[in-house]
Amino acid sequence: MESISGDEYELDDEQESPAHEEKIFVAVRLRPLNEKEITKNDLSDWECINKTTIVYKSNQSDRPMYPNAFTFDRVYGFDSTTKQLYDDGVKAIALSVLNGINSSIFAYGQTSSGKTYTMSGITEFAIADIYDYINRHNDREFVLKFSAIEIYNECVKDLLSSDGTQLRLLDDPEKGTVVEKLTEANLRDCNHLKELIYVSEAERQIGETALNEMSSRSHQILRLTVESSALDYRGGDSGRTLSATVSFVDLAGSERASQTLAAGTRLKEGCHINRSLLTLGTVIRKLSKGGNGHVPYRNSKLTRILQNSLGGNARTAILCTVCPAHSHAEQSRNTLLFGSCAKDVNTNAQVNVVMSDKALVKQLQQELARLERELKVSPPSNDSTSIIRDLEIQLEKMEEKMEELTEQRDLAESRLEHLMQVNGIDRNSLPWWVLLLHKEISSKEKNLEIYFAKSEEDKDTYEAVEPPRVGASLRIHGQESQRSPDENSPRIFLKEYSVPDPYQETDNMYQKIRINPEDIEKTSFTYDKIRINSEDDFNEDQHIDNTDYEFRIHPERGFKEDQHFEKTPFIEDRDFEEISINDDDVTNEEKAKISTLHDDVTSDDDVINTQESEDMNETKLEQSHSPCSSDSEGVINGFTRSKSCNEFASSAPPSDDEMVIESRNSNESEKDFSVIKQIIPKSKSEADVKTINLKEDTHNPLTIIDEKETENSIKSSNEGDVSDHNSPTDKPIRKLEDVFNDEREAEVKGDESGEVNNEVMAITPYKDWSMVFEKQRGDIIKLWDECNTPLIHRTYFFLLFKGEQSDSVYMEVELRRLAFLKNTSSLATSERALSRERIMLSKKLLKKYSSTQRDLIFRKWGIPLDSKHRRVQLSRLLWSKTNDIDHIKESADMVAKLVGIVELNQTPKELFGLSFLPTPDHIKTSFWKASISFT
Ligand SMILES: Nc1ncnc2c1ncn2[C@@H]1O[C@H](COP(=O)(O)OP(=O)(O)OP(=O)(O)O)[C@@H](O)[C@H]1O
Repeated sequence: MESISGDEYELDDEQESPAHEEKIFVAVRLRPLNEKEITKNDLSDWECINKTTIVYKSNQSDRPMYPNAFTFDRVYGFDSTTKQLYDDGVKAIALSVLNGINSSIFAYGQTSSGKTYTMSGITEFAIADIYDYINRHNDREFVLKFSAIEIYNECVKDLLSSDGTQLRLLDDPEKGTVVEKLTEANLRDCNHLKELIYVSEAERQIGETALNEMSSRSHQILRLTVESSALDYRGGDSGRTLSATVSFVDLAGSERASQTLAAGTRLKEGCHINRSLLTLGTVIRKLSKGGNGHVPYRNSKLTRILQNSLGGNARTAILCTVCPAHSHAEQSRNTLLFGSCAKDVNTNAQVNVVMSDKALVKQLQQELARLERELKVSPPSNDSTSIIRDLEIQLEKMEEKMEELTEQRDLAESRLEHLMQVNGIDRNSLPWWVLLLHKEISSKEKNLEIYFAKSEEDKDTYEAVEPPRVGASLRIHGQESQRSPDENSPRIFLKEYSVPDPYQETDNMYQKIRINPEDIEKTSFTYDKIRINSEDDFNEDQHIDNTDYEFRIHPERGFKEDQHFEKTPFIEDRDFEEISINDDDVTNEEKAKISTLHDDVTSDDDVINTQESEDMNETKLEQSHSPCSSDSEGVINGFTRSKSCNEFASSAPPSDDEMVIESRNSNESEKDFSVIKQIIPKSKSEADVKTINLKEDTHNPLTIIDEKETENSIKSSNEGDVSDHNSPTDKPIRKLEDVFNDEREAEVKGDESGEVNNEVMAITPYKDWSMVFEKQRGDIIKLWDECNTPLIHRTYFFLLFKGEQSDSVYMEVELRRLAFLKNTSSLATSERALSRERIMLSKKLLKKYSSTQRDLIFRKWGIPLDSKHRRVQLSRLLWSKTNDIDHIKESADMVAKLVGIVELNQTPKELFGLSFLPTPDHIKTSFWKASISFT
């Protein structure tokens, strides 16, 4: 910017640099005493002691707080000339306009302090210099436009127009505030401008009376816009146009309204004058403090129009004119205080470059030519096209795979949910990390995320449940940090955790610790322990007993157990996929696969999936002291639980009994068991006979034990508890028992005769079965709602059991199961489980269908299409509490569609991991087995 302060004002590259921050240039000028003042001996109190400081000479006993010395960029005494003032600093600023930089020169001071005197001189010099520059630079094109406005009583008037109409201010997104319909005169030459200035000055004086010695109360703004073509570094036309405006602002007298001693119209004038000036003062004061917060530019016309010149894209000079007379001392001081403030204001001037259309076209043509040249040098190869296509195909496949995996995960989560629900496990009392492990393993993510939410569920179902209460307390490297302890929140402690710099992240949904696997690898992370105490074990006073649960983190797989961690609860997808199947239905290859799979994850005796392994397990059971020991929990009606799952049931501390499936461990309780036998259809001659124990007063109503144990139980029940079984309350149980005992007899006979029993022979002698069926179905539906039975179960049940006589046993057991659940399960837990499942189903819907299909379904279900939470709304509609069979039918179809189970032949295969195509009977049995295993 400095380069333009001489006689030459050449454009250089440096000046085109981005916004240039600088302070407002402030100069003070003392006018000489006029005759009147001299006559009145109203002498000067001010003296310029050097080029930058002006001091007040008189005694200030009346105003001890006022400063008596003021420093500015420059100060000028009585004998100074306007030319001096112009040359010293104002010229450089004013002529910035030639370099495409906006500039503004203000005159501020009280009436008759010399504002107009100074500004007219400055304007003349500046215009003369501008023309001089233009005349010396014939190689550049210049266009000059001149405008003049007056702001009087907050009205804007065009001084170049004779009609005197008031002009409106408009907001232009690029230029800021502009004056509408303002006359812009094209200047012919310097003299033309002088003429215009004269005219505008004459206009301004119209209406002023000869008596009005106090000069004008209006603000005058003269503007000269210079558009110039910018040269390139070779001196040629660069195609750019520079456009900038220099404003010469002669403000109205700065005295206050009260001092005008006027009334009526004059007072109004005074108010307006001050409104503009007061706003100017406020704006300057705010800007001088850094401009933080609201700057009230829009409070007056003056500040709106001058917004750019005040702390904006302009270089600015303020010339403070001062009356030296003693009688004006206070006003003079106010002027100097205003100037002091203005000194601290920063502006951000920048070169305003406008690209002409012609230049733009030229530039684009050049760019096009360059690209064409490049293309000629290296044409795109066919290879790259085919690579892109391959990549796209790969991407598509990966997306499909991802979707598949996501669905698998959702399904597994849903089963876990189901498992917990039917076992009456409250999510809150369930160790939260079971869910975490499950998620971790099923998602196969390398990054470990430990959520400190109340439960994992909260995160995913945020639309349906309250945000989680974050109240976790965690300990890393032995340092504990407590965060808002909350009774209901899980307390989580990470101990002996040697991963370096695990970092915490917090957001309003949940807290988590993320562990970068790279960090784990770097430190040869080997099975560091993380011990977790469940909420119940937490005691604020004592320190934590952290011996309850442990699990480990494996650098590759995340969580993994090994022999040191036998107590580690460990749940994964496969735990729920496993299902006992007939040998005939499994190929050897498949068996080998399954066995490898299990070897990979658990120890040999953990999971018994095939018949051989089941046999092995039974051998073990025979050896155990109690047939009901925890080891025996792994086999449930041919369905197996992995060891981890069993341990999850058996290893919980006594205080956590509600979060595990209670094991039968007392002989006394066995006596209460009613025994139902179920025959699993087999194609081999050797039928696999299993028994189901019904126990009313445990959390686990249906527990499966081995055949040997069953016989004992049957014996025990027959011998010792006959009266119990005959009691009226036990009637349904008796009936079922009878049925099954009959079946057993029938089966034994069948075995003896070498026949294969492929059916569940549970035929109840109902006289009018269809009526009974309808009633039972109604009761079941009611109970489903009351127990918040998962939709998948309902759907399967509804679609599978349609009223055949052989369904009666299933109907009865379902009724009993639900009655039990109704009495024992926590409604809140079920509700959460349901809500989760609903969300899951709805997610599936959203994923599976095209948007048009979705819209059709939504419409059919009466869900507003534009609804933000339509997924949740949809899920609420499914299986809403109703006994209306038509509605249920529709819902069943809907749910079936949602989870992709329209084809029943395929569904159980998917759902239960069957590797064969089942017959309808298989489906029913499989479904039933799965239901019971969940129970
Ligand atoms: N530096 C100066 N040297 C000589 N005379 C001056 C000087 N400054 C101002 N004057 C004279 O003082 C009188 C008042 O000046 P001027 O009209 O410029 O004041 P003003 O601040 O513009 O007043 P108003 O606010 O009424 O417009 C004029 O007659 C002017 O010629």
